[in-house]
Amino acid sequence: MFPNDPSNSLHSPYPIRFAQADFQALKEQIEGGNYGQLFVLLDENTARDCWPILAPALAPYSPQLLQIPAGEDHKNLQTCQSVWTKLLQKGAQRNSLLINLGGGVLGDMGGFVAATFKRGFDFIQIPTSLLAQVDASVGGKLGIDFQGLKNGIGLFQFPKMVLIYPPFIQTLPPEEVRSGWAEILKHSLIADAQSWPQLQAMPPLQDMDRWQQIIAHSIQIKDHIVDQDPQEKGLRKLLNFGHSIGHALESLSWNSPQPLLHGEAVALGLLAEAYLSAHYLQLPQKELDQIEAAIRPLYPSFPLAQIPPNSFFPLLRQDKKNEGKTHSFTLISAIGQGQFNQSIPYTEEDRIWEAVVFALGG
Ligand SMILES: NC(=O)c1ccc[n+]([C@@H]2O[C@H](COP(=O)([O-])OP(=O)(O)OC[C@H]3O[C@@H](n4cnc5c(N)ncnc54)[C@H](O)[C@@H]3O)[C@@H](O)[C@H]2O)c1
Ligand SMILES: O=C(O)C(=O)C[C@@H](O)[C@H](O)[C@H](O)COP(=O)(O)O
Ligand SMILES: [Zn+2]
Repeated sequence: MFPNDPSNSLHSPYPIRFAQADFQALKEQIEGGNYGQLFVLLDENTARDCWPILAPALAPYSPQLLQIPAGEDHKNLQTCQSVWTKLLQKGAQRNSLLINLGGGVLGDMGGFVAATFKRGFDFIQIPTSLLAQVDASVGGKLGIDFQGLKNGIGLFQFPKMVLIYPPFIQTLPPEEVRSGWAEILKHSLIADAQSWPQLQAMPPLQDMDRWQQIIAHSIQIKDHIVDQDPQEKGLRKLLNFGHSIGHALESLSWNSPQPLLHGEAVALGLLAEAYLSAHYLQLPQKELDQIEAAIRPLYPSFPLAQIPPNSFFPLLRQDKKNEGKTHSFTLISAIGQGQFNQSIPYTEEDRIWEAVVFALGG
């Protein structure tokens, strides 16, 4: 059974808590921090759907709102510059606090902005998308996209707190729920075979108890891995399953009329890298079939014709896990058993291409 609150069983050096409707835990954190100015970063969607829920709790602290445009195409230096400029104009100092109220784009970028402004001031993640609740807000990876490379510039820095209010996900568009689900599947595939049979269908959004259990469990898997390797020297690379190929597909899709959401690209990456797992690590065919059955009906594909190999491979070679002239993948030898540092030399790129064709159903 999934526990309802991850707090007791987590290892992170900062609190990861579920919020009650009064956001009392947040108020206590703010009051304990002796902060100067309080800033809240939001986008047009979280300003509309989430801020009205949080605002009453923060009213006594007179927060200043900083709004940025929503979406991955704004996860860049230009948006950071606009936030740094506003922080300067509004007199932000080292003892300021930034609350990131949004999905993974906003949290990765807001954390990066806070961690670098005047060499860094405190930030709190309040993740509002499913993807950010189960994955992006946890573990301290911060950054922005750069020159077409996903998260090309960034750093590791933990927030002061992660506060999760699961009902926020009720206003998410269905494709964003599905996007977050891909990272939940990933957590099970790399480290937790037990939960896999329970993840064959997404619960309805009305069933918040069930969602809270799933979110808590998924966070526990990630937290346990990050705790052992916060800077991704080894074990943390497990969390990148599906991302070598997923990130390359995601970046290439930005030039198309239908860009892939991060989780959609990861879902295709999971398929492709499961295919490679069958070839290189003997992932049983039966398990590959199960992975396909869980992913294909749920996620859109992407036209293979828009993934020219001469654009795809240069991007794949930029993957942060690579060393020397080999691709370094995270693969799985069985459902629940991730294996990192799986080298595939450039000379075997034909096999990788086969995996891409398999994932895109070509
Ligand atoms: N740091 C990490 O460890 C990590 C992990 C996974 C993903 N990521 C990054 O996270 C990003 C994807 O995050 P995402 O899927 O949350 O995307 P996102 O931040 O773009 O949010 C998805 C969309 O939903 C909207 N939204 C968010 N919460 C809402 C709510 N409660 N109600 C209505 N609308 C809401 C947002 O405005 C946005 O339009 C990618 O850039 C990815 O690289 C980071
Ligand atoms: O936390 C991690 O570590 C992850 O790899 C989680 C991923 O889901 C996430 O997309 C992360 O941002 C990818 O990081 P990157 O280093 O490959 O850019
Ligand atoms: Zn991801």
